Amino acid sequence: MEVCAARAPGKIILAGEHAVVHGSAAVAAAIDLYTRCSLCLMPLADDEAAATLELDLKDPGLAFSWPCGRLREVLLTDEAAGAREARPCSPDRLASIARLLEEHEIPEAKIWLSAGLSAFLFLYTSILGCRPGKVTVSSDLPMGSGLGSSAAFCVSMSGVLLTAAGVVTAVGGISGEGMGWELVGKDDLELVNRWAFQGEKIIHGKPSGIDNAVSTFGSMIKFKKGELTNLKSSNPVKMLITDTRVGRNTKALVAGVSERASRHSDAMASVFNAVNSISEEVSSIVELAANDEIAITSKEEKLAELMEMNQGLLQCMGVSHSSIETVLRTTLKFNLVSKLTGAGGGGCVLTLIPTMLSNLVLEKVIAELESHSFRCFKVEVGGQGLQVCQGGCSYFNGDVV
Ligand SMILES: Nc1ncnc2c1ncn2[C@@H]1O[C@H](COP(=O)(O)OP(=O)(O)O)[C@@H](O)[C@H]1O
Ligand SMILES: C[C@@](O)(CCOP(=O)(O)O)CC(=O)O
Ligand SMILES: [Mg+2]
Repeated sequence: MEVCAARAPGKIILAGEHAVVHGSAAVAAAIDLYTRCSLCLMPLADDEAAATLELDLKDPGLAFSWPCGRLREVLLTDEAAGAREARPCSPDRLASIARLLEEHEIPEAKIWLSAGLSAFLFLYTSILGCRPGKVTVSSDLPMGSGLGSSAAFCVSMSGVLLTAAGVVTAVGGISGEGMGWELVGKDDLELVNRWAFQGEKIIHGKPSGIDNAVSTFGSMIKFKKGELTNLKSSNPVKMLITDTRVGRNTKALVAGVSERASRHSDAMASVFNAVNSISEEVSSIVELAANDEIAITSKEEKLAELMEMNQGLLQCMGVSHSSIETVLRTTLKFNLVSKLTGAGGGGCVLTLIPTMLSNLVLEKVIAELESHSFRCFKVEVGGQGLQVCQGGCSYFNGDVV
């Protein structure tokens, strides 16, 4: 029995969501909330008929199992066609995967999981073929809330599968972490990112690629048309995240913005252009601050103003929501600026926390937000991306410990 694991972080988008799908720049950063995937690869069984692929999703509390023979029969594939090159999922293959999912009873209330399950079956069978194994997934991230759970799912899944395939290797431990998590080299990260993007396409329809990129590479990045720039920041910005707990689906919101863009192409092109300028300004402020060329309070004032402008433009795109407006009004009472993060339509909101804000006031803000049944997270911004645990990781009851 061969065990390996991977973990990948969620993200916040400081500026540029949605517009980034249409070619504008955006700025995003990894956060210290992770999705973990472990894989226990079973030896090729003597009893062929008994061989299964199992998936245990801890967060929705659902487990799935497919006989390997059935996978081979429906997907018309056995061996993986080569993990070293990421391939898109063809419409025929997606239709075959949908047939495999129909054979499972997914509760109606959790039907939104189908997209994640399709991405899983595509990534597993493309990278490892129809080999028997057990994959377990657990996450700190709320699902469908704008913190990039879909990308963290695809990155950690691609990471663990490519590690098991022997294509990705760990390069060394992380100091101060006793869990056996190791970093991955740049070329291997590039490959994981390309596979994860193919998974995100199944979940999002038309992703920009920013979420999988920041989850893979970590840190704070500027992203434009697939090009990634690492932003060096000596004083990471402090953000409070509020989850409105209003569920929504990124694929539908992205499609809604595209439809508005096709109805009002000139007006929306100007909106996307304005967002591009905001993201460019946000990224240069972050970098100037890293070189100490700007006082911290001036940096925070500028960022706050740009966040406020970006929120206004997201309203123009039609992706705000009454719950988001409640967070904006609540934090404004404390002179704090907020904007939605991710696809909007509910989900999470970012509030910039100035360095000078006392803990007492911050606790009051949180208490007032939580009185609306929202949930607040204090997160570290700009940390590591994908990490893997290759052999030597302890495996207990489906969890890597
Ligand atoms: N831990 C997980 N277990 C199972 N599916 C997941 C997990 N994390 C994400 N997903 C998949 O990703 C979808 C949410 O993606 P999305 O709508 O893009 O929201 P976000 O990426 O902001 O969380 C879920 O509906 C599910 O299909
Ligand atoms: C709206 C978008 O810019 C970000 C979506 O992020 P999330 O899935 O809501 O975490 C879409 C994308 O860039 O692919
Ligand atoms: Mg997503």
